[in-house]
Amino acid sequence: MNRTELPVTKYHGCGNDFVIVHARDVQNLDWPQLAVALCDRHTGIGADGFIVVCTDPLEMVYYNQDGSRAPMCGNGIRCFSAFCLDEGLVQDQVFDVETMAGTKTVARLQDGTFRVMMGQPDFSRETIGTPFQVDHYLLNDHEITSFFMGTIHTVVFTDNAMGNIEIPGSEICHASLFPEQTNVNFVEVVDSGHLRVQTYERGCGVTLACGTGVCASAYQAWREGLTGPHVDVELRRGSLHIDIEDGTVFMSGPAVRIMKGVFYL
Ligand SMILES: N[C@@H](CCC[C@H](N)C(=O)O)C(=O)O
Repeated sequence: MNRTELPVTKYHGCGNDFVIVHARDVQNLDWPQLAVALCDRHTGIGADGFIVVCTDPLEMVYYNQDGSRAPMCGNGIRCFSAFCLDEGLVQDQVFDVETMAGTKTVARLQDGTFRVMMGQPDFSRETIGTPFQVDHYLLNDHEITSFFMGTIHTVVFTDNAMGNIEIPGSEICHASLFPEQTNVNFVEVVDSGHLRVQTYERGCGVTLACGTGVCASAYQAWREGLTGPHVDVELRRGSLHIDIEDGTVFMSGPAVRIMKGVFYL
């Protein structure tokens, strides 16, 4: 049997892993279906998400492991940017990337890490699809605040962010309050410049890191006066740095290429 060879590359950002392909190589394929096949950890390559790289204009199209589309991915956009530089799609060290959550400006720093302008949060209930603004709302014994930070996020402060978050994360993610579901971030304040975060992701479950989730967590901690505008955020595999400047969130962190090869369709 002749099977088609699809060129694929895999990257990770703090353990949040992605399969990345050129749009030209998947033009006639069903992208959500492909996401499910490639991200399967037993019968595929295995990843939290699938990224299609479109050019002219440069655009990141993002799918979760379950094939659902998401407007943005923080770790994904750093990996997307590394891919574009590695593949020679961009030459500049600063460039714009289109996403469903708007244009993001990315800069490759001297040490090879990436700094991304992630934009400003949006607290309106219309944007996250809830019947009312979710600000310090009590749900299943958790005090939650939800808003849009590139995608839909809920922040829950806790004494132990690194505990088992599978059940509470899943319950909040799938609560009827959120018709489009929500990513759920469990956030521990270590000191005014240091957080610990673990995230239950919509369309994927618990991941080792979530970039937009880290941005949401740092913003909410700063909004509540628990931290300053510059924080290091410790994750299960690595850390990200967040700066809040005039209400705009900037995320800095690594992107690592893991493999390049072909996937048999
Ligand atoms: N891992 C991501 C977020 C991916 C999208 C999310 N699961 C959603 O459906 O909104 C990140 O690093 O931001």
